[in-house]
Amino acid sequence: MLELSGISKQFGSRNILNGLNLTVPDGQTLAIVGPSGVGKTTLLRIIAGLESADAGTIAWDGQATIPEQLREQGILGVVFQGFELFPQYTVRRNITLAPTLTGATKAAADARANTLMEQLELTDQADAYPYTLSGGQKQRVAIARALALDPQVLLYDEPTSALDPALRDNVAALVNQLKQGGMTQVVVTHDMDFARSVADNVFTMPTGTEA
Ligand SMILES: Nc1ncnc2c1ncn2[C@@H]1O[C@H](COP(=O)(O)OP(=O)(O)OP(=O)(O)O)[C@@H](O)[C@H]1O
Repeated sequence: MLELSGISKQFGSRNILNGLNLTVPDGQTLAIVGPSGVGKTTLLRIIAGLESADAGTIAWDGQATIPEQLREQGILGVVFQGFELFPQYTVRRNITLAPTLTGATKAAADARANTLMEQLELTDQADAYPYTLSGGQKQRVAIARALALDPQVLLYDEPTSALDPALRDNVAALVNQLKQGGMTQVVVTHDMDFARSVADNVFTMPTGTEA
C-alpha cells in the first residue's frame, strides 16, 4: 500500500498541493485527474521521488519511505509523458539498460527484454532506434522499460496524450492486464474516459490557492 499524508508543495507564491492525503491499496489503479496546471505531474513526480515535497510523508507497506529509494530499488517504475527514451540506444538496449546497471546479467536482462517485447508487440522493433518508432510503439517501449525492473508500483504521466483512440484502448488494456498481475498503478490523466476504463478510484485534484 502506498500512502501519502499531508503532502504540500509551493512554487513561488502559489500553493500547488495543500496537505494532500492519498492511499493506493496494493493491486489497485488510482487515476489522478484535474484541469491543466492543477499539479498532477508535480504530485506524480513527488510520488516518484523526482521532486521533493515541502511537507508530508510517503509510506510504502506501512513504513515511511523516501520515494527516490523506491525508484532506485526498482520497486517503483515511472512511464514519463514524453517517454524519455534514450535516443542513442535501440529498443532492446532501452529496456535492458537499467537492469544491467543494477546488477542483472546481460543474459537475464536480454531474456526479460525478449519476454516484454513479445508481450508488448515490440519484437520486430528490437533493433530499431526510438526516432523510427510511432507514438504507440514509443509508449510501449517506455512501459517495457519501466517493467524491466519488475516494479510493484507503476506511475504513468498522461500515458494516452500522444495516442489515437485505438492506441488509447490498447494502453487501457495493458494497464488492466498489469492489474490482473497484481501491479499497483497510479495514472495521471486529463482523459476521463481513460480514467474510468482503468481506475478503481479516481482522485480529482483540488485547485491550488495563492499563498
Ligand atoms: N519546477 C517548477 N517551478 C515552478 N513552477 C512549476 C514547476 N513545475 C510546475 N510548476 C507550476 O506548477 C503548476 C502545476 O504544474 P503541473 O505540471 O504539476 O500541472 P498538471 O496538472 O500536471 O498540468 P498539465 O495537465 O497541463 O500537465 C503549473 O502552474 C506549473 O507552471
